[in-house]
Amino acid sequence: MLEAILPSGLDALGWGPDFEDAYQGFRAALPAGEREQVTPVRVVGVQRQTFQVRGLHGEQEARLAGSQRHAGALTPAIGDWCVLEPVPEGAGRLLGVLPRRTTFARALGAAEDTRRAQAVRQQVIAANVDLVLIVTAPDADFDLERLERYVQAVQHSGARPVLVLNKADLHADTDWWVGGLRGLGPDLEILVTHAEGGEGLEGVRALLQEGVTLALIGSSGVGKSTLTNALLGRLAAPTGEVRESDQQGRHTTTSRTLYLVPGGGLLIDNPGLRDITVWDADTADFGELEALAAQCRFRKCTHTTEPGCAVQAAVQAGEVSPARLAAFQRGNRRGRR
Ligand SMILES: Nc1nc2c(ncn2[C@@H]2O[C@H](COP(=O)(O)OP(=O)(O)OP(=O)(O)O)[C@@H](O)[C@H]2O)c(=O)[nH]1
Ligand SMILES: [Zn+2]
Repeated sequence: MLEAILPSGLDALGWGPDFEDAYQGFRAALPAGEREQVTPVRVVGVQRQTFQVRGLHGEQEARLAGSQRHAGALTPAIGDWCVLEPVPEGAGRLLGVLPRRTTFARALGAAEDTRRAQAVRQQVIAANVDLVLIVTAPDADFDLERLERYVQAVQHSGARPVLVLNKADLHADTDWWVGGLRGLGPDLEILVTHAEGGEGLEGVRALLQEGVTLALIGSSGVGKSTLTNALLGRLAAPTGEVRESDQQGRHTTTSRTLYLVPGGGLLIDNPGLRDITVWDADTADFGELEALAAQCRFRKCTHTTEPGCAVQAAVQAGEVSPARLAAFQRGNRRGRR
């Protein structure tokens, strides 16, 4: 029997009709015995070999099923929805990752040219983030160019960016800074907060409806931890820290955790997401444009005025938006640096 009604317990974790459809499709393809066992879970913590997952039956540990350990299988990231096969008195088995709504990824290894870009391996930092607070402060951190890159990167991920001017208490009048932020886009929501004093947080809470997943980005010292702690109602730094090696093999301490926010919504607090310098959305996911570029007449086509340019043809045909092409070209220029 399929459950016709979405269980509200999953809705609070960010479940929705898109995941339900994908899940039912996945389930239908399983052997009958397994089909009755599986349940959807969300990844709330990632360690080296194990995942902390949460579903209708609370939180538990899980591992990738053997069938998922081949190259090409998706590796679950924080925020992912997975199909779990429970194991009595042990870590559950993750049978698959449901298609992502949004993706924050960083490329592992630089692309030498666009042709090879398809081969660039990606590391997904967070999945299914709905809303990203881009936090800045009216002090030396304030840099509209950098904020614009954040906005573009967030939009590229599929999530909605919201600008937050924190430390509003530093100036009697913040109009000048808010005016600057307004220039970043007419549709961008702007919130003004004084996180340390607990002021302006109701604007953030209003965005955090049931099931909405939030993340915060912005440079060091703007007040992301203070905001996070205020939202989560805690004083200390995040728990659930794990030691792991970074790309250079050094040991680093990171915590990757998805929290339920009291009052509604979810919050991903992930050091990898916080720091834009380690991820570059422009190289993350231009699969369809890279495939087109491979069909251009000239190998070094810049997709501007060359004859036989498959990318421009797709733009003319309305299949690719000029904004997306512009983002693709920014990424290419950076890649060729
Ligand atoms: N004046 C003022 N200071 C604040 C406010 N919010 C945070 N701070 C202070 O700013 C400093 C940095 O705050 P954090 O919350 O650690 O900043 P962060 O963005 O998390 O920094 P990283 O952890 O390095 O990424 C701390 O000393 C906070 O007490 C605010 O609204 N007003
Ligand atoms: Zn071209």
